[in-house]
Amino acid sequence: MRLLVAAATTFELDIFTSHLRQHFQEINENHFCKENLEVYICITGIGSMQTVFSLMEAMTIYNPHFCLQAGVAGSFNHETALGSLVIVREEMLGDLGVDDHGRFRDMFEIELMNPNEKPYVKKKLVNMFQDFPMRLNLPYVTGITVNTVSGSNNLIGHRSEYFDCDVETMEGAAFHYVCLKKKVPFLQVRSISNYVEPRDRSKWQMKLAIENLNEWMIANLPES
Ligand SMILES: O=C(O)c1cccc(C(=O)CC[C@H]2O[C@@H](n3cnc4c(=O)[nH]cnc43)[C@H](O)[C@@H]2O)c1
Repeated sequence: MRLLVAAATTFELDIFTSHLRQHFQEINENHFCKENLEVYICITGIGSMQTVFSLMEAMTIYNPHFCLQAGVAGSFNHETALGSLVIVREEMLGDLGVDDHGRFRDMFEIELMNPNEKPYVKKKLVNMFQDFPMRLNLPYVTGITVNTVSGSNNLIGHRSEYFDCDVETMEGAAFHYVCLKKKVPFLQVRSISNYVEPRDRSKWQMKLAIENLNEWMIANLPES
């Protein structure tokens, strides 16, 4: 199996990459091999634009059977523990729209996009693949992807209500879009590093989130 692992930053995959270096044959710094399993690391950069470009390039070179996006995320729900992991099953673009006299309206609401035009289903980019090579032992959530992280109570309340979403990232929808368009099975796994709240980095649990994410990835690597 050819597995493509995408993350926004190298930092998010450090432990996993060290594991590959120790236990796999290193073909080059982004390509590891063990028996019938080939793992390719794709560091996309932060944000949708860079994610689409990097993924398209990596997919063209490696032609993966399966893509995993791994990273950290903010949670709207304060009952979700920091450092816990989720599978983002559905994605929406959280800031693609118009500001209509102070009211955000997305492209579907103003009828510039069709909510069911492939790969969208009822406005969402939904992961509907069934045969995953990894155990899906995590809760499923709905994500929004933004260019500007939500950082004021008004915007947080508005986005959470408008999209009825659980988590926020800066790349998830781009990943879903590319994989759906290319018809490559995929999974987006996120570890909650922070709550979506007015910015206060001292409350973040980035180290814990990354450790838990990498531990899960190592434990759930496909056999072949
Ligand atoms: O310094 C900040 O205010 C700040 C805000 C959000 C994210 C960062 C990062 O350094 C990580 C960027 C990375 O993490 C994902 N992420 C994590 N939490 C959130 C969030 O609350 N909203 C959106 N994205 C988040 C994101 O996918 C980026 O790849 C710093």
